[in-house]
Amino acid sequence: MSDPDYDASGLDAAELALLRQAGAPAPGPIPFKEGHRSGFACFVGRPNAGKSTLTNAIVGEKIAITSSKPQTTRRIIRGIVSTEDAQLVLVDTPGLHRPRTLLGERLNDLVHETWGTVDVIGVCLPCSQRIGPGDEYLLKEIASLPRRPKLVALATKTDLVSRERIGQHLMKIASLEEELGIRWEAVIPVSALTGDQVQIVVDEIMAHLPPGPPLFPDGEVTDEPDETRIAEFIREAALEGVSDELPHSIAVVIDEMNPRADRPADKPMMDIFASIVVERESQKGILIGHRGERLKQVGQEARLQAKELLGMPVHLSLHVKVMPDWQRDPKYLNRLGF
Ligand SMILES: Nc1nc2c(ncn2[C@@H]2O[C@H](COP(=O)(O)OP(=O)(O)OP(=O)(O)O)[C@@H](O)[C@H]2O)c(=O)[nH]1
Repeated sequence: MSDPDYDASGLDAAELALLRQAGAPAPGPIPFKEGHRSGFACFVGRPNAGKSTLTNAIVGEKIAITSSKPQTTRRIIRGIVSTEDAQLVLVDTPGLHRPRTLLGERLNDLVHETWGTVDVIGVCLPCSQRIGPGDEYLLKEIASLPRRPKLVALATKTDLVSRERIGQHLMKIASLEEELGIRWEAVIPVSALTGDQVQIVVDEIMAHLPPGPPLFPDGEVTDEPDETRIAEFIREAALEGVSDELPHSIAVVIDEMNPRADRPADKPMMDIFASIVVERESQKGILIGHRGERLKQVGQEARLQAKELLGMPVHLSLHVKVMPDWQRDPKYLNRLGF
């Protein structure tokens, strides 16, 4: 079936599907320079490899959750980098892991779906850890994709190790080409924390995007709705300093978000009502804390970030709900947007 909005765009069906899903406007009307490139990229790597931090360093705004605990990146979050010559749309995927719940299975499907529709995959291999079976598993999965994107190897967290160690790591990465039958377009050492080589990563990825017009209007940093980002601020604040088994059990839903009525036009205020969803009563107790102190702290942190994002004062009301087994129940997963 033809879609007149997207005719003449030169994009293939998978790219168009991703664009539609992202709610992008028709690519045609945006003016662009001859030789302009555009497309999608994502970062993959073992848990804690530094994917979210690199995404943030590139996009320059806090859009993905970063945390010292593995596997907190669950949603696909996009950041957009536009220059005169190219537009890069970054898609953030959750980590690939052995599925133990329905949520795990859906996330893995999502990962494969995303990998198959991007133009470039940045494979994050932290210098501070040896390349192991987990990394090789991931690369074999990529190598087996029917439509294989271009691959750029990123030796992340260079600030943590010596130059000598970086050298060894780069040699090992290069040797994976032959070992696994893959091809690197480039191998780049980078530190998202200090910003060292981040621009090189952007330039290199952009160089491998296909020719095409900008996919999003200029100046747009992320198309993630404010509600989703605020839910992520809350989730991140709630995850601060909690025990290791909790991250997978927390989800955040924005129940209501409305500008407060009766405020003067020059002094707006946003009322936000949100639920933090956990699986067990015991987890609810941990989150709320002694006399509600912990939840209050979570609320304060998230409120400040929401205020900065929205540019107006925010009243944030948080509730903790217990939904047993929400990760296994399709009804809950649908409600939570997975
Ligand atoms: N020193 C240093 N630490 C980094 C760097 N990049 C990321 N980190 C830290 O490594 C940890 C994991 O980073 P994330 O960006 O959350 O990693 P991720 O790959 O997105 O992790 P998952 O969501 O678990 O898949 C965090 O504590 C970061 O602060 C870096 O360049 N240098």
